[in-house]
Parts: sequence; C-alpha cells; structure tokens
Amino acid sequence: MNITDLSNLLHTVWTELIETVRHTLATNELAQGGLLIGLLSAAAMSARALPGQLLSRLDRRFTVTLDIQGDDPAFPWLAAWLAAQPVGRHLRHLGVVTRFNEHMGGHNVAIGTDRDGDEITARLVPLSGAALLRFRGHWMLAYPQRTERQGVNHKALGFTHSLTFRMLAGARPIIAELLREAYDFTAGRSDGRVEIYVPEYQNWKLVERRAARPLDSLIYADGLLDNLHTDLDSFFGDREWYAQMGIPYRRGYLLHGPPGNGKSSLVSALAGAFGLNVCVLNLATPDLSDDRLTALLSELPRRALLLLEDIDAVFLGREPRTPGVKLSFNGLLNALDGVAAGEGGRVTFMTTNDLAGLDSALIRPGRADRHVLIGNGTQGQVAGMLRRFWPDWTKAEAGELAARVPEGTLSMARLQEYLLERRADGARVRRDWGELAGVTLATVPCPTRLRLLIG
Ligand SMILES: Nc1ncnc2c1ncn2[C@@H]1O[C@H](COP(=O)(O)OP(=O)(O)OP(=O)(O)O)[C@@H](O)[C@H]1O
Repeated sequence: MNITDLSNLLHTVWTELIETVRHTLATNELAQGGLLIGLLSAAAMSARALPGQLLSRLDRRFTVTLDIQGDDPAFPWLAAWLAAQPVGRHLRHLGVVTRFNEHMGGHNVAIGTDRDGDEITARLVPLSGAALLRFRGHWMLAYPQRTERQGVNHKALGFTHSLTFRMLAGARPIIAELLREAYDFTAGRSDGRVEIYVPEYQNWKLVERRAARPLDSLIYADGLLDNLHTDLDSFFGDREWYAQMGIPYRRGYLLHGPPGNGKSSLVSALAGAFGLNVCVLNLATPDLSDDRLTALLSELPRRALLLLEDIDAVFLGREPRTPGVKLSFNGLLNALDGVAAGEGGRVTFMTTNDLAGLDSALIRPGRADRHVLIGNGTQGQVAGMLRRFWPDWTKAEAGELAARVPEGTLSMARLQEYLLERRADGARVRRDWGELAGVTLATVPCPTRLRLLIG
C-alpha cells in the first residue's frame, strides 16, 4: 500500500466515523440522552458555585420528580414498561422477574413450556442506569436505582429498588397517562388466564395462574349457564345506574346443591369468560377472625371476584358448628357488607351443599341476590357429558343411555370419574352402563377443592 492509498483509507475511515456519530446522535435517543445527561451533569458541576438554596429553588420551580418505590404496585408496571421502550432496551443493568404477582401480568420473555403445557415467562426490568425518553411530547429522565440494605453489623439484607422520573414542570399532567400506559402494558393486559388467590393471613396470595376453563366444557341444566352469564353481563354494564341509584355496586350469587355438580367449576369458568380472577376463601380457614376477614374482604386484588366456599362449614344458623371458632356470625355479615365495591364492581359467589343450615340473614338479597340450585345431573346433562367424551355418538345413542339413569340421582363429578376410567373404550361404557345407572351415587369426595376449581 503506497502513501496515497493509506491517506485515502484514513480519510474514508474518519468520514465514516464522523457520519456514524452524527447519525447516532440524530436518531438514537440513548445517545441523545447520554449527551443530555452529560450536559446536565456538567451544568450541575459548574453550578456548584451557585448558592445551594437558589439551585434547589430553581429545581423545585421548574422540574417535577416522580418517585416509585420497589414495593409499590406501580413499580413493576413502570419498570417493565421502561425496559420495553426503545431507549430502555439500551439499559444495561437488568433484573429478571419470574414470580407472578397481582401487579404484573404479561411477559416480555417466553422461556418455554412446563410439563402441564403452561408457558414459563419472565419480565426484564431495569435496575440501574439512566434513560432519556420522550412521552406524549415531553422529555423525561428515568433513573432506576438499586440500593443495598444492611442490617446490624453490616449484614446484607438484599436490595431495595426504586424508579425516578424527572421532567419539566409543564409535563406534570402526563404523569397519570404514564401510569395508565404502564398499567395497560402489564397488569391491565388480559392473557385469558385466571389467577387464583387464597388468604395468607390478612393478604391474598397468588397460588395459581391457569388457562380459563371454557364455559362450554361444563354442562348444566337447560338455560342455567346463559341465565347467569346474562345476569353478570348486565351487572357489569350497569355501573352508571348503580351510581345514580346510590346502590353499592356489587352482586352476590348463592350456588347451592349436592357436591360435585360444578359449583366451583362454574365460578372459575365465569371468571375466565369475564376476564376476572378468583379469590377463594373457606370460612373454615384456621384462625379466621372478624378482623382478619374484614381486612381480607376489603383488600381484594384487582379484577377479582370473591368465592366463599362452603359457607355452611362454620355456622349452623347463627351458631358456630364447633367450639373455638374465632369468627362471629355478625362479624361475617359486617365483613360481607363492607366488601369494597370499587369502580369495577364487586361480585361474590357463595357455595353450599346445605342450604337448610344457613341463616336467612346471610343469604338475603344484597348479600346473595340470586340463589341458584345446581343439582345432580339431569338426563340431558348426562347425555351431554357422554357426547363430550364421544362426540361421534348420535344424540339418540347418548340419550338412550342417559334415559336409564334416574333423573337427578347422579353427580356430574361421579359421572366424569366413571367415564374418565373408560375413556379409551366407549364400547365398554355401553356394556357396563347398567352398573352406573343402577347405583345412585350422588356424592363423590372432592379431596383438593382448589384443584377441582381450576381443573
Ligand atoms: N356440570 C358439570 N359439567 C361438567 N363437569 C362437571 C360438572 N359438574 C362437575 N363437573 C366435574 O366434576 C368435578 C368437580 O366439580 P366441582 O368441584 O366444580 O363441583 P362442586 O359442585 O363445586 O363440588 P363441591 O360442592 O364438593 O365443591 C370437576 O372436575 C368438573 O370437571
């Protein structure tokens, strides 16, 4: 290579370098942010000479700071939102969140599927750094921060996280929009799953996040499902009317009938159909006191309906069934009346196998507006279940078998169990049918309620 070639090469490299820097500054928000942050830092350094009071007065007058602590529900919304912004993607210090909690739905990393076919997902959230971004026409500086907590003798207690947004004072009105957008981006997104919560002392703990059970996988007496669906639908559409009438915006349903006919499954499937989650509470929970129940019912997670299972389990009439019950009957009524009826409305389902054992005050309109009997299978339901297992059977074939089961004597759970055992052999079902039809088996033990609820 001669001297001219070398000089041409150097010229080309230099021109390309200059062009790249110019292009980066013109198009890349991170680079702009870096430049601006650099300028701001330099300004801050040189401003040291200014009296501190004057500086902070200027700061207070012209800027707005939004701080979100790591334990606030809004933190994961904003952190995940920030990480997903074009400029946020350049933040280099990230954390992974795999634990689902009520404040964070959705995901931005799909890892795979587990053995049950459920997706394993995670969210990436920024932990430190700084990003300059533009939102609704306003510039903001975002600083995620992570601080080590220390206990006695400098014992490390993990980290606390926070997120700070700084913007010019004129940008204040966009704060609400920022929160809304971050919420919609994360927790507000429905991915068709139902979250199941159970009490953990005075709080609700998320225990399962499952694909919603399709409503058409459940078979009820004619019209029952449509009726309930329509009722709920009109309740959710009637918010204004409730407000105008001054009536608390809540609706209660009492599902009663023998075990194993789909009371819990119905609640779970309806929750899925309306994009709701389910908080399951059994009044027989040990140590459930009036205060604890009140705290639980007034702090239901977002978009959750309340399922009070087996409300007959604790009181016979108004009296405790067993000694040592901490909950009082009046405490239960008060807690139910205090169920916070937020903007989205509050829906409570109670289930019982023993309607006669309930005090009328517990199930009066206002606490349980609709009483729905979910009885043992009708012949139509039995035929429907047979055709779900063997869709190629004709209505007449299934109907002929169903007609041999006395109406209302067989629980749907028992029927399901019987068919499950023989699912590989429809001919065997036809052969053995008399064995099932001849026995009146209305009760089937339900060992793990929660599994059945979400199954
Ligand atoms: N009507 C139905 N249609 C289809 N499957 C049903 C129906 N009823 C019950 N099952 C099946 O039976 C099982 C038990 O149902 P579920 O727990 O919902 O009944 P339950 O009435 O709530 O019983 P319990 O009163 O004991 O809680 C579920 O796995 C469900 O699939």
